[in-house]
Amino acid sequence: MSTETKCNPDLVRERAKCTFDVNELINLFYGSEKATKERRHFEDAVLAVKELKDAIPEEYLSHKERYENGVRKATILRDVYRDYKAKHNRDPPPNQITKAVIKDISPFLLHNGMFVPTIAGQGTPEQQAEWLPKAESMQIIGTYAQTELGHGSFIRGLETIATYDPKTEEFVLNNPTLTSFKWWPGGLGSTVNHCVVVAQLYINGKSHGIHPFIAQIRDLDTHKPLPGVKVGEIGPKMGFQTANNGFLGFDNFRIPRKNMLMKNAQVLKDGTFVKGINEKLTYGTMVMVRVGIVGDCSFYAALAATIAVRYSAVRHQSHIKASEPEAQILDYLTQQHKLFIAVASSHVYRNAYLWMEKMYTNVMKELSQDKQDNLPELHATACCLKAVCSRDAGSLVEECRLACGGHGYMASSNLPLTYGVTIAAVTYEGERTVLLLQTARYLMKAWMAALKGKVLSPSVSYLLNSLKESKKPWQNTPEGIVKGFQHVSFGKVKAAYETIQKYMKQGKDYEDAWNLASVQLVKASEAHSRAILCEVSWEAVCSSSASPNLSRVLQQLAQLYLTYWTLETSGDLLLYSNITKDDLIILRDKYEELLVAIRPNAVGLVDGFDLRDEILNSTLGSYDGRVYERLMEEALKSPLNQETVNSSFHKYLKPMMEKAKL
Ligand SMILES: CC/C=C\C/C=C\C/C=C\C/C=C\C=C\C(=O)SCCNC(=O)CCNC(=O)[C@H](O)C(C)(C)COP(=O)(O)OP(=O)(O)OC[C@H]1O[C@@H](n2cnc3c(N)ncnc32)[C@H](O)[C@@H]1OP(=O)(O)O
Ligand SMILES: Cc1cc2nc3c(=O)[nH]c(=O)nc-3n(C[C@H](O)[C@H](O)[C@H](O)COP(=O)(O)OP(=O)(O)OC[C@H]3O[C@@H](n4cnc5c(N)ncnc54)[C@H](O)[C@@H]3O)c2cc1C
Repeated sequence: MSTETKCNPDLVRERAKCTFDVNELINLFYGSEKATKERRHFEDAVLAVKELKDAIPEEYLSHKERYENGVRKATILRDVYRDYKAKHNRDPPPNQITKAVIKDISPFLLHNGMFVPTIAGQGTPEQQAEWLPKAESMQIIGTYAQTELGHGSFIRGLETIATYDPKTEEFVLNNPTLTSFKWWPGGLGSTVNHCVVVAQLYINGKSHGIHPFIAQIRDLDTHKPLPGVKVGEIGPKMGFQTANNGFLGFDNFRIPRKNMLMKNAQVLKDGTFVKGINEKLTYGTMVMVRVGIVGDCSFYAALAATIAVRYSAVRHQSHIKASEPEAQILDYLTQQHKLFIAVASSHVYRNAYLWMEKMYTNVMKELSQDKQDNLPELHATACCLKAVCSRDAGSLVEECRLACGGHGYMASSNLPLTYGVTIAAVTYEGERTVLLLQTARYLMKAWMAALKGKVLSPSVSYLLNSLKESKKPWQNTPEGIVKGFQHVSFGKVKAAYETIQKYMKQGKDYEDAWNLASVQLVKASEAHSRAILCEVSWEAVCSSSASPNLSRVLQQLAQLYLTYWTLETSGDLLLYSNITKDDLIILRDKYEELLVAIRPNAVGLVDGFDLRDEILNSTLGSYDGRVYERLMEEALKSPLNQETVNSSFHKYLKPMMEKAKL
């Protein structure tokens, strides 16, 4: 029997309506037909491992059991990766199959995502040779321990101390206060035996700023914390339950001199400090991960959209016309308004990620040739895109959850967990406001340079154009809208700058003036991000190699994104661009037309994300649309349904009822 025959008939009909080739979309989204094949092949290999299947849903496990199950599966998954590499002589292709296995967050995320990259990015060739083979083969397991109880954003304020002792050629690590304890690092709780510790370096009583050190914190055989190490887990959170976030404090804990990662700055044997060419290079891993998070946002938006769109095609409720049968909820324009922006945004983030990845690769290449000119632009762009995409993606996932009504509140829909995990990215790897203010610093500098008629970096060069084009009439085209967002950014950057100047003229110093203007500065950064997202995604769609049928639909999605945000931020556009009320009315109508045009392809579009049922892990979103059957099947797995009468009846309910009779 084919998959189609087992499918819910609504989904079969939806798929028949699709006007483009879904496989073409899949191949375009993931890069090529070959990439799709390789990814699917690897996913098959992972899913074929029986031990990776859970006996019961994770929600029924205790906090401890959930973690232990997570570690168990992470180690098996690691073997599959190793075997693939041994067989194919290369790493597995990019994939999201970890989601199908771990469901929440792997206790190895920080090992792979930050520990290994920090050694690779911050270590000298000798240090890389010492630790990378052990870390990559999992002989040692590590994390990235930067944040403390007292400080996360302001990393110059970290209190963990590494004092150099030239007599023994060691660093002595100490956490002198409660607030200096490391707090949050993933895997630290009970998983890792090593970590990169970010600490304040002191030599002969003099501070030399923060630097990364490698510390072994647990015995490799017994896994017991080494003497001088206090380590544990921080407890349940909104999500990340299996990430095993932990705390850590050192008491006169000694590590050899060679354990300071010294690619940038060095401490010589006699205690001489050799400054790096740019102390901000120490923050390099965070930049890399911020770029990756933009890609993650695409995935989470796709996952939530797939679940909600398929569910909305299967779910019937009320009537659009009294004379017709109950409508698929996907036919309500309000539902399309809630969901299609998630589909469109996933494509926008994907294109923005690919664009950022190129910028990152170029800057890394330049840095390897000691050229740093483009580092500030990379940092500023990664900060604002990470900040805006993560917040938007969190809101989109929540909107998809709400769009599934009561069933979206079920853990088995996988939307609550997905929200908990997506929204965490607003905070980790740089809190949203803090990162937007970093971009604002860059924008203020760019604005001052623009005023002096200097050449600007590509990502802000529109500020110069906007300066020249402020009188041009609005154009209701995608290109016109992109320009409109650039005008808004231009207007907000200018206004924030002038606000700072105003406060300074009133006698405030720059720092106070900055703080007083900071709401505007954040908004300027958001507008800058939106301008980038609109421009990059529209250009990607226009230059894509898609067939005419697919290209038409991708253009509709990109236009939907542009129009949605035009209408959402119409006040800004009225203030800072030449858009008129009449233009907005035309765009409102255009937006409704786009929803209607996209509607027949909605299921095809989410099928085009090619997320397997195991990755979706949702009663509402499976390919076959057996929503109600799955909801019931999952409910029956509840431990409360494994007995006809629960003991609480005899212990509490019956006595209560009997007392009530007296
Ligand atoms: C490939 C990966 C793919 C997917 C993801 C995979 C894995 C995910 C892994 C993990 C996710 C789960 C867990 C998360 C882990 C973490 O959260 S780790 C901890 C992260 N912590 C932060 O992000 C802290 C945020 N704070 C900062 O980054 C900085 O301190 C700051 C707020 C940016 C700056 O603070 P401060 O006020 O102290 O600034 P200064 O030190 O004075 O510096 C300002 C000047 O420096 C420039 N600058 C700052 N940062 C950078 C940088 N990274 N690169 C280049 N330049 C930088 C800044 O522009 C200023 O320049 P100026 O204007 O010219 O003076
Ligand atoms: C799920 C998760 C996983 C994490 N994993 C790790 C990890 O593996 N390793 C690690 O080292 N860390 C990790 N972290 C920590 C994370 O990086 C920090 O929480 C994050 O950088 C924010 O710092 P904070 O908690 O100190 O927030 P705070 O800076 O205290 O933010 C609180 C509020 O203060 C505001 N604020 C702070 N500074 C300013 C400012 N200068 N201007 C204006 N407003 C400001 C913020 O905008 C925010 O509203 C993780 C966090 C989470 C949630």
